[in-house]
Amino acid sequence: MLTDLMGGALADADARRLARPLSAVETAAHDRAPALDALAALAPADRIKIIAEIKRSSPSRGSLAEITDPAALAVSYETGGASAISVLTEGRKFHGTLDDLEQVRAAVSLPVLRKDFIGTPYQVFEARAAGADLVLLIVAALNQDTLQTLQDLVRELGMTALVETHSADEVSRALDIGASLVGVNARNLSTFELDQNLFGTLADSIPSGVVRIAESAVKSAADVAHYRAAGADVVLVGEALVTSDPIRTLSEFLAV
Ligand SMILES: O=C(O)c1ccccc1NCC(=O)[C@H](O)[C@H](O)COP(=O)(O)O
Repeated sequence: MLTDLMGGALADADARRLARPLSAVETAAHDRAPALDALAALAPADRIKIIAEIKRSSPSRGSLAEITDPAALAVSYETGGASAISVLTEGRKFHGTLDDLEQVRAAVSLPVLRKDFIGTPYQVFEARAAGADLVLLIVAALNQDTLQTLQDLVRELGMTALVETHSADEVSRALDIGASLVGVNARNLSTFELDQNLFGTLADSIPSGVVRIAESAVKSAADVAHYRAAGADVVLVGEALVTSDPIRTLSEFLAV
């Protein structure tokens, strides 16, 4: 359930804060080289773009791939033509860490997304301190005031928020906070059900000028073509890449 995932992520962030207080993380965030321009990297183009995800495990699918060297996988993604890298940093169910993100940041020159259950400024500062250029904000998990506060902080730190939605109301809430990247996740994060047609039903409500990202349930080039035909500028892909030869799979997906 999304509430459990968010609760666990917030508890883990609180535990980290005991060892590394907010002031130290803020300083580290401000000391980082400026964030890369993710908006430019993901801007609409005459071809589909891909955010390639580092994903070891998931609540819906269990263990997917060992991934002992996330940096090497990220380099494969960059070689294969990905436009950005998503790193799942949640530990309990996805078995990711912020250290994974730091390793990826050091290995590639693409924008890097911190994909996690983010609900506090501390986690946003942590993301920047680890070198993230993008931060995931899940509309379903946040009230509107918190969503706006986190979006403002992400911007102040020079990063870009990928604002994730799963309904027309959530798209509207994402646009209300000025999101420039709106994701539609085919996966219901509470039931884990997948609806590949959801993106198509919501895409028209995302205005041009806002990057449209279709997330989850991409297993084949035909799935990429399906999302592209429905108006996706970008697809975010996890499982299909970590369970295959990523360079070959990216090449097939990018040929759409
Ligand atoms: O993947 C899950 O099971 C999951 C469950 C609950 C919350 C989030 C979850 N995944 C995060 C993602 O949104 C996906 O990792 C991402 O969109 C890639 O999906 P896929 O290509 O289907 O692995």
